[in-house]
Amino acid sequence: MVYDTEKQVAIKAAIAAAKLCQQVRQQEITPEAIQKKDRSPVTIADFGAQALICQALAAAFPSDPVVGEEDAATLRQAEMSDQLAKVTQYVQAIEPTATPETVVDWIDHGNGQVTSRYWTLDPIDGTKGFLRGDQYAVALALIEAGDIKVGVLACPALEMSGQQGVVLVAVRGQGTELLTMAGQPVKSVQVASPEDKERLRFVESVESGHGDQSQQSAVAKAVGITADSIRMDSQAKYAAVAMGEAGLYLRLPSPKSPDYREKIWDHAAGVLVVEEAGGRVSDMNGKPLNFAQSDRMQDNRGVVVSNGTIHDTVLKALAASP
Ligand SMILES: Nc1ncnc2c1ncn2[C@@H]1O[C@H](COP(=O)(O)O)[C@@H](O)[C@H]1OP(=O)(O)O
Ligand SMILES: [Mg+2]
Ligand SMILES: [Mg+2]
Ligand SMILES: [Mg+2]
Repeated sequence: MVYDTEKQVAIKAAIAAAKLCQQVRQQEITPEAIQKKDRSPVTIADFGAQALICQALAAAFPSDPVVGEEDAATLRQAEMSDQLAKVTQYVQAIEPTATPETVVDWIDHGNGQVTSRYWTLDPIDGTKGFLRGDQYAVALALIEAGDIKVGVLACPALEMSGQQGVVLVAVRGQGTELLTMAGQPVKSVQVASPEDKERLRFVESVESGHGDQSQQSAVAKAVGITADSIRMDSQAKYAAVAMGEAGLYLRLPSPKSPDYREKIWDHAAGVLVVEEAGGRVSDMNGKPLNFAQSDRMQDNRGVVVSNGTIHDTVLKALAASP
């Protein structure tokens, strides 16, 4: 099968990173939130997860750039040596060759640029959810010529379809598969059918500043979804749509940050997992999300994720909404 090596390497790396995140959540009473320049939080688990995945990708595909969310500039500072030692300890539990020096180099392997073939990585998507004890995801995708070819979304805290921890894997043209946290295949997954009214619920962020909750609920109502939204952190929302547990995920630009542009690593894995499960993803104007340009999707506004059948109705409702 095409992309089989990429798929296997990505699954193994994402699961290893997800396990590191689980270990940090179990062993640290409250994982310390380190503040980044943009004032968003990062933790030793984000750094450890990025180190593990970048190490695996560099070993298997040395010429592929990785466009990851994190970098090691802060961790390289002398006053951060305790945190770096902790990151190294968690990484060593999975990758015994790790030292503080290799760990920062592995993390910075994720400073690559968007090119004709690259990986994009969010080592923890939903760090705020991770810190709160809620949902988070490890999200990894391979993009070629702007097209997402492989996507792995590991959601260690998600309980769905009888699984404690959900790993979804998609390869373009090959469908979306559900795996256990141990990497065992369970089944292929499909989005909800339009007749399945009970499952046509909608999902949105927990963080009110990451969307426009009043417009989101107005649009959901306009397309006949009357139940309250399910609020969930991270790309676990894409997993809910791909598995048919929700029919719609709306992420409309927040009035508090109208100039925010979505980042590729916050969507790439989720998009493929939903599309290969039969769903559809676009921005709020119906344009496809652009993964060919840079780490930010400059020309896209908002994100609409659906089971496919309701997509055009949602876009019409959006075009008509003030
Ligand atoms: N104003 C914003 N609008 C939309 N998404 C945002 C905004 N600010 C941060 N984010 C991103 O939302 C993601 C989490 O989304 P969710 O609420 O669905 O869990 C994070 O990756 C976060 O990026 P960052 O990590 O750079 O802060
Ligand atoms: Mg993210
Ligand atoms: Mg992140
Ligand atoms: Mg972040």
